[in-house]
Amino acid sequence: MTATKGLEGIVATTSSISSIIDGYLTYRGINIDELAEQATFEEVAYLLWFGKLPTQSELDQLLADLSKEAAVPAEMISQLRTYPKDANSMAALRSAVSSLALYDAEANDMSKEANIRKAIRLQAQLPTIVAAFARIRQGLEPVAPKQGVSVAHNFLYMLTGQEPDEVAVKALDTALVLHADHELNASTFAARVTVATLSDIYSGVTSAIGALKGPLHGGANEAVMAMLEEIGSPDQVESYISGKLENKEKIMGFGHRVYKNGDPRAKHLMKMSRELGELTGNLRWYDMSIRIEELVTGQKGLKPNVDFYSASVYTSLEIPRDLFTPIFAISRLSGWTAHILEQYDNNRLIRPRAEYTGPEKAQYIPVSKR
Ligand SMILES: CC(=O)SCCNC(=O)CCNC(=O)[C@H](O)C(C)(C)COP(=O)(O)OP(=O)(O)OC[C@H]1O[C@@H](n2cnc3c(N)ncnc32)[C@H](O)[C@@H]1OP(=O)(O)O
Ligand SMILES: O=C([O-])CC(=O)C(=O)O
Repeated sequence: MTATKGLEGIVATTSSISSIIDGYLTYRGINIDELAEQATFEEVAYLLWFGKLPTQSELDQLLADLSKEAAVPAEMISQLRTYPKDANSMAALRSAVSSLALYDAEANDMSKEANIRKAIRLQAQLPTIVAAFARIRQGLEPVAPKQGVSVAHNFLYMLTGQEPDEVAVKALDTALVLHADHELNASTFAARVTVATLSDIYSGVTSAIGALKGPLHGGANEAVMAMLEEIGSPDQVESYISGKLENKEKIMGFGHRVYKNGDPRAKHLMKMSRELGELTGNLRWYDMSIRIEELVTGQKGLKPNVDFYSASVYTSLEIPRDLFTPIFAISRLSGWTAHILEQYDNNRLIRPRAEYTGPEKAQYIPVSKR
């Protein structure tokens, strides 16, 4: 038995949800470029869950269900008030989602119908939790979800307490479309491993949030913004990046296990970063990002991934840095739950082997003789 480090190149499951073939990403066979330009996040969530685009009435029903389910139990808000104000927002989200199961009467109902209802409920409630925690830690009261608006609209509304402008809603909606699913990435795999024991959907999503939090995965978007802030201005980019590369340090937001010729999502986020920068009259983050890309691609051949330009997009939308990864989770919840449903439909315990590298034939020595 020989291990493959990081399971690179290992095909661990079949899936009909999303594909990455020759650098092209599709959700249920539809190219991400088409979806980014034309679809709403709710259409994409429906597509991931049900395998087809919704009709107008199916979409209306989903929007109504998401509105109906968006409020979280009062116990959840009380619990969020007890979290330390400086808690990491992904740690807070991970704890909150785990706790949500305690207040869901269907939490342990493993029927397909109940699991679909829970996927929709979680999709509706995640933005409410992220926004409520963001406000509570600032000493503000949570804002109740608004009925009849999109996930992107509702999130910005609950975060600020004000009606968001249309440009911001559209930009966030497109970002949610771009992050919704990505084949067998680490957090989705974690979710599938968890539910393959026939554990419940909340356990799967809690595992996934934990995996997404790390800076080699979803946490990279916050690390990118931290880097941009540390660099400070476009004229400092060259010395900073050259220094990092000489020291063999990683540049966050670059590289990818599967894409070697570039992440097809990055160009959409780059365009959004420029447009939002122009609109807000602040192109500093975009200009710095472009210069970083020139240097990292020029010197290392590495291309930006989905996390790189999302950092400047979210900053232009005035979203605090430590909500970037929770926003990724809000979007990816649709993909995680689609994969969880697919896993349940054709389940087998996921249990690979390890190549043993420890000592052979060691003997037990009683504690008195050690
Ligand atoms: C939504 C997402 O999860 S997208 C990914 C988000 N993560 C990041 O942006 C973090 C920075 N990027 C990375 O750490 C990696 O590129 C990963 C984790 C995304 C992919 O990792 P792997 O496929 O395991 O590649 P690995 O880390 O082995 O890198 C291969 C080589 O490229 C180098 N490399 C990879 N990414 C980078 C980077 N961002 N900056 C500098 N060098 C890099 C490595 O140092 C390594 O060099 P070596 O062969 O000389 O040792
Ligand atoms: O697929 C991966 O390894 C990481 C990624 O880009 C994602 O999850 O969107």
